[in-house]
Amino acid sequence: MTDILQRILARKAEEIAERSAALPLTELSARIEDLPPTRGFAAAIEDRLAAGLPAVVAEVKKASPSQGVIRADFDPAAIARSYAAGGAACLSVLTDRDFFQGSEAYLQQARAACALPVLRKDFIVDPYQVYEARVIGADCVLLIVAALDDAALLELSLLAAELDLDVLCEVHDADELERALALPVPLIGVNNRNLRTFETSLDTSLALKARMVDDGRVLVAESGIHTREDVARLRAADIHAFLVGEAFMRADDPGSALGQLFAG
Ligand SMILES: O=P(O)(O)OC[C@@H](O)[C@@H](O)c1c[nH]c2ccccc12
Repeated sequence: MTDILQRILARKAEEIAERSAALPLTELSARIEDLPPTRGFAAAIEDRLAAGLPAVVAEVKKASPSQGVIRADFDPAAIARSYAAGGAACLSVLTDRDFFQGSEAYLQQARAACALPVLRKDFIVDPYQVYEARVIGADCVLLIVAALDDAALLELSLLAAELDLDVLCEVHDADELERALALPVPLIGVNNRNLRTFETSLDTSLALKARMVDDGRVLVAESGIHTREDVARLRAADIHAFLVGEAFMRADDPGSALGQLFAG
């Protein structure tokens, strides 16, 4: 049986072919020369942590394959302003169209509405998408270890660095963590949700944190964080960086929900 991750990756390959037919890589990459510097995604997280504060990456997500539409009243600029006021360190914006109803335009609208650095949340498998991320204004890209072999992970990490983009490298188990730690990337995202089954457990972050104690990299706990008890469990394991989407997207005011979830 083909799982959802395989279906997404098959569609990504088609999407990249379509896009590079419409705008060849040489033309896309030429647009990078005139761009201003990025906003420093990893630095924003590290600054919060150094100040003893939680570092919250607040996600702008309209829909997901497991939930369908999460937020009907979806205004990326308003959500971004609310997140900035609520104390987010960074934003994450879904740009995948076919499975998450995201778009590059949403990333641009969110970023223009605030001063926070922004992660392009998508399934990146090709250099074309890294150039594209830089051109649309992203400050960081997601690289999902389960979607890439080691050579591709290294190639895309180095390209991101060359383009002044940070990398959040996403893992879900101990083998993937080991592969991620071999890369020159500052941020390790532990996805508590299994991308193949959608099963979600904070135990994933707790187990992998225990394997990272002697490593200088920052663990960002991703997915399935809904309550103050969830946050307390992660904090008790010395995890202080978090990526949260649904819990904020279902709240009337996403920024106040952020403030409440991380108060104290
Ligand atoms: O909405 P949640 O459960 O708070 O999760 C946010 C984020 O972690 C999730 O959207 C995510 C994590 N890794 C991904 C990879 C692709 C798409 C989406 C994701």
